[in-house]
Formats: sequence, C-alpha cells, structure tokens
Amino acid sequence: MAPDASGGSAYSSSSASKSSRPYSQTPETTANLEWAELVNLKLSKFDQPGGKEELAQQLKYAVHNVGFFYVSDFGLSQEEVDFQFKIGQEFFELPMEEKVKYAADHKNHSYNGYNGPAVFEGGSQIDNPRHNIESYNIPKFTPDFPPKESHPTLIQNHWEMIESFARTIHTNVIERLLVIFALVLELEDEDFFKKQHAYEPKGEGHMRYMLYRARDAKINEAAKDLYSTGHTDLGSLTLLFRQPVAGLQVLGNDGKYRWVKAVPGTITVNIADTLSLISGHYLKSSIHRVAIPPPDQRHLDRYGVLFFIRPNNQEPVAVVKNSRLLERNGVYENLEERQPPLTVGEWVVARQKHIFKEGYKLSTSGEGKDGSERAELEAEVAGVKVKYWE
Ligand SMILES: O=C(O)CCC(=O)C(=O)O
Ligand SMILES: [Fe+2]
Repeated sequence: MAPDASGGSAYSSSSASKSSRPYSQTPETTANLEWAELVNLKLSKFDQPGGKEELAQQLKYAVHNVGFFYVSDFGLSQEEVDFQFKIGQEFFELPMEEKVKYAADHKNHSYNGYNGPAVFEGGSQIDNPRHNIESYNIPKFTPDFPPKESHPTLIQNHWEMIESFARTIHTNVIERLLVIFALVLELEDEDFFKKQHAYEPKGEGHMRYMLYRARDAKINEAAKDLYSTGHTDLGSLTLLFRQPVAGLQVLGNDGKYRWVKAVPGTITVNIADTLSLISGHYLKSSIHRVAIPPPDQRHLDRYGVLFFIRPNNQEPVAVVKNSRLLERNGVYENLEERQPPLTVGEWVVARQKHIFKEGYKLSTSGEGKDGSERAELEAEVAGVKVKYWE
C-alpha cells in the first residue's frame, strides 16, 4: 500500500473474517456541545518549499498551550481507515475465551495483546459493570516482537495490511510531526526526535484497537458520567482515529473540560509525558478524559484505532540539548540532570507496572472502597511525579 493508494476493492475482497458486514461510521451528534478549538495541520504541505517551517509556525501555540491538534492529508483513504475499525470491531466480537488467550502479560510488564476487565488484576474486576473498556495492542512490526502467528486468526488474516497501515502512519505522520517539533524548538538537528523514534530499533510504541461498551444509565451515574478519568498519556504522542461518537474531552488552562470533535478526514493528536519531559516541559502533555457520549449517542459502542508513540528503549529521558527556544526560555539554567539518565525503556516499564498495580483506580470514578469519588492521585514513578485527575 503506497502512502497515497486509494485502496480500491482490496479491502472487501481480502477480508477473510467471518463477518462480511462493512464497517459504517455513525452519524454525528446533534447535541450542542462546547468544542475545543484546535488547529489542523495539512501534512501534504510538509514537502513543499517552506512547508514544514509553515507547519511549525502553525503549531507553535498549540504545542505549548493546548497539547491537542489535528492532522489531515496523511496519505490514507477513509476506506483504509474504516477497514481498521472493522478489524477492531470484529476482534471485540470474538468470544471472551478466545480473546483472553491473547491476554497481555502484565506480570512481565507487557501491554501488548488483549486488555480488559478479564485481564486486569487477574480478572477480579470482571463483574464490575463500570469497567467497559477493552483493547488489543499490537507492537511494532519488527523482529523484537512475537510474529504474526502469535496473534488471533482474525489479525493474522489482515497482518500485512495492518503492518502497512502502521508503517504508513510512522512515515507520513510520526516522522513529519517529530521534525515539525524540532523546528518549533529550534534544534540544531531537525531529525533529532525522528532518530529517537526510528522504526527498527526496539521500542514500546504500539497501535491499539479500542472499545468502550455502552453502559446503562445507573452505571454511568455511579461512574460520574465518565468512561475514563483525567490523565496524561505516558509516551511521546498519541494518535487517535475516531468515530464521530463524542466522548473525548481536553482540560483547558482555564480549568474547564471541552469536547474534542472527531473531524472527518483527520487524526486527533495529543502530546504525552515523554515528549514533555524531553522538552523540559515546553511541549504540553495534555490532560484529557473520556466522558459518556451525549444522549443521542449514548447507546453506541464506541470504537477507536489509536497509536501510542514512544521513543526507542535505549534513548534517555533527558532534556534535549541545543534548543535555541529552550535556551531563550531559561530551561537550561537550573537544569538538574539525572546521572545516569533514566532510559525510555525503564520509564515505560515503571509506568506500566504502576498502571497494572493500581488498575482501575487510575481510570475509573467511584473506585474508593465505599464507591466514593476518588480524589486526584499523585505518585512518584521512577523518580518522576505523575498525576491523575477526575
Ligand atoms: O478514546 C479516546 O478518545 C481517548 C483514549 C485515551 O485517552 C487513552 O486511551 O489514553
Ligand atoms: Fe489518553
């Protein structure tokens, strides 16, 4: 699949899965919601003369103050994107006995494979109806990770297409965004972040099929009308392909959550903790959460296709050197460098251990012993302060 391939009929004819039902996007909500105003970067501009500099200019405010934006013109057709939603939908329709065969190995701190109530905390959370999130994570398509044959037949049947999708995202979106960030920070080497995220070396970035099952009204109320509470993501960037089912909200600097619209033809992007740390907190790791959808969409299961991007494991979690912007902002003046630096691999494992240990307490309202609302949570993970919000 070339980045600009339109896809054509390959998608229906190569589907070897049980269901021939095509994936169809749902209608947009008619609810009057307060939407966040986010910029959209047309990535097709990147290779035009002066294009990447123009994109960096366009992104300057958002990366420091908002942490969320959209990208469009990334060289994948809607049909190709919808096909990924279809794979995700069919995966979650598999019987639970089948899905748990591919459970992520939390004991060994791995997130890859199937995650859901039956996997977290040894299944002790399975009967709590608040827990409505399932995911299937696929790591990079490199020899460091288990081969095609280790995945469910459904995934195997579409393996090459999934790999091609993931690699196209890497080349067309991730690498370009990382150069744009380097330009924003005025780095000496505009490929610095891109090299830290090279596709072949070992790293824990992954793609994810995700599902939030619709819940009934009483359970929504018990969970404070949230599917997941406020958090920052741990990697460098998160990319979200979305159905037009509203739910995602971003916390503004005014302390107010606003809805993030699923704009057709775009990917929603948010900056996460690792890029924030590497940029001396200049790049903003956005605080976001998922609310229950508005009334006209509340009965819908909500699917997502996401990419959680991380630098490679051997890279240091250390503030980038030679940034003229950080220099002007005084970031280097009182910088205390950790020796030896924490590596991204150590950081990711520590964060994942923390997530697996704390489980739903980190992401679900009303997880206190008495079902009460939990307060903001703070913890120190690998010597770094992490925080969770309502
Ligand atoms: O489903 C969404 O819209 C957001 C998901 C999210 O924030 C996450 O999985 O970290
Ligand atoms: Fe998130």
